[in-house]
Amino acid sequence: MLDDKLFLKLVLDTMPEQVVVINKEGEMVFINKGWQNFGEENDCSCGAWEKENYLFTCKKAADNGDEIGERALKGINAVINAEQEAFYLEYPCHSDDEKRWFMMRVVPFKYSTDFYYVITHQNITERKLAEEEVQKLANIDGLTDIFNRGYFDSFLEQEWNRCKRLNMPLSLALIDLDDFKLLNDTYGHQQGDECLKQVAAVLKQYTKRPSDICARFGGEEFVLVYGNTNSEQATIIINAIVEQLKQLNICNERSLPSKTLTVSVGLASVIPCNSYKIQNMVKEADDLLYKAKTAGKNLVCAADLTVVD
Ligand SMILES: Nc1nc2c(ncn2[C@@H]2O[C@H](COP(=O)(O)OP(=O)(O)OP(=O)(O)O)[C@@H](O)[C@H]2O)c(=O)[nH]1
Repeated sequence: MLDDKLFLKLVLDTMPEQVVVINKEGEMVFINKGWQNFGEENDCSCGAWEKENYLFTCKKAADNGDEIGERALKGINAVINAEQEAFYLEYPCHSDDEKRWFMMRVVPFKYSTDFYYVITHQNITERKLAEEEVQKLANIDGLTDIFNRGYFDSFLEQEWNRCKRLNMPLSLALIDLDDFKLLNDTYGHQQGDECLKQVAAVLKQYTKRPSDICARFGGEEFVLVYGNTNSEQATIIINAIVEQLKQLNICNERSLPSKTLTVSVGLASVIPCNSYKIQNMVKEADDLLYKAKTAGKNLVCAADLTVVD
C-alpha cells in the first residue's frame, strides 16, 4: 500500500474538480492543482491560499448581499456542526464571455482526532446548458420562435414584482393583426404563417433589454412587456413598431383599413402597487385593444393606469 503524501497529492492534482480541504475553523489546509489553476485563470489570489479562511470568505460575500455566499456558508456550517452528512450547491459563476455553472460538494472526514471537510467544485456547465435548451424549447412558440403564452405569464409576474419593489412603471401592449382571417382566406394559411413570423421578427428587434419581452399571446395576437417604461416611453416604442410593421408591406387586399397589413394595439402602463392587480393590467390592455378595433382598427389606444394618491 502506497503511503506517500506526494503520491496522494499528485493523484488529487489529476482531478478536473477544484478541491480544497478546510478544518473546523475554516482554515485551508490543502488545495489541489485544479483549485490553483482556477484561481489563477480567474484572477483570484491563490498564491497565499494557506492564509485564507474559507468561512471568512463566504461570510464576507454573504455580508455583501451575495445569496450564493450565504447559502454556501449555511451549508458548510451545517456539515461542520454535524447537522447534515453532506452539502451540495449548484451555482452559476459566469465569466464575461462564457456561461458556467458549478456544483459545490462538502463532505467531512476524520483524521486522527480532528475533523476536516473536503469541498469540491465541479464544472456542470454542459448539463446546465442542456437543461437551459430544454427549458427554452418549452417556452418558445414553435411557429414564430418568440416566447409563448406560458412564459409570458411567468415573466410578467416576475417583472411586475420587480417594478413594484423598485416603484418603477411597467407597460404592456397587446398587438392584434387586423383582418387576419381575410389574409388567410385570400392568400392561404401558409402565407398567414409567414406573416406571423415576419411580425414576430420585428417585435423581437424591439425587446432587447432583460426587462422586455415579446410573446405570442394566441393566434394572431402578440404581447409586449416593457419593465421600467412609462406610458410616454412605451407609446414611442409602439408607434415605431406599428410603423415598421407597415413597412413590411404584407398584402391584405380585402382588409378595410389598408390593402397591406395593419395592426391594432391596446397599451396599458402602470406603476405596480398593492391596490392594483396584475390581471387588471392585462384586462385593461385587452379593453383598449377592443376599443382600437371598434374604432376602425389600425389604431393604438393607450392609457396610463398609475394610481395617483
Ligand atoms: N395562418 C395562421 N392563421 C392563424 C393562426 N392562428 C390563428 N389564425 C387565424 O387567425 C384568424 C383570426 O381571425 P379573427 O379572430 O376573426 O380576427 P381577424 O380576422 O384578424 O379580425 P379582427 O381581429 O377583427 O381584425 C383566424 O382565421 C385563425 O384561423 C396561425 O398560427 N396561422
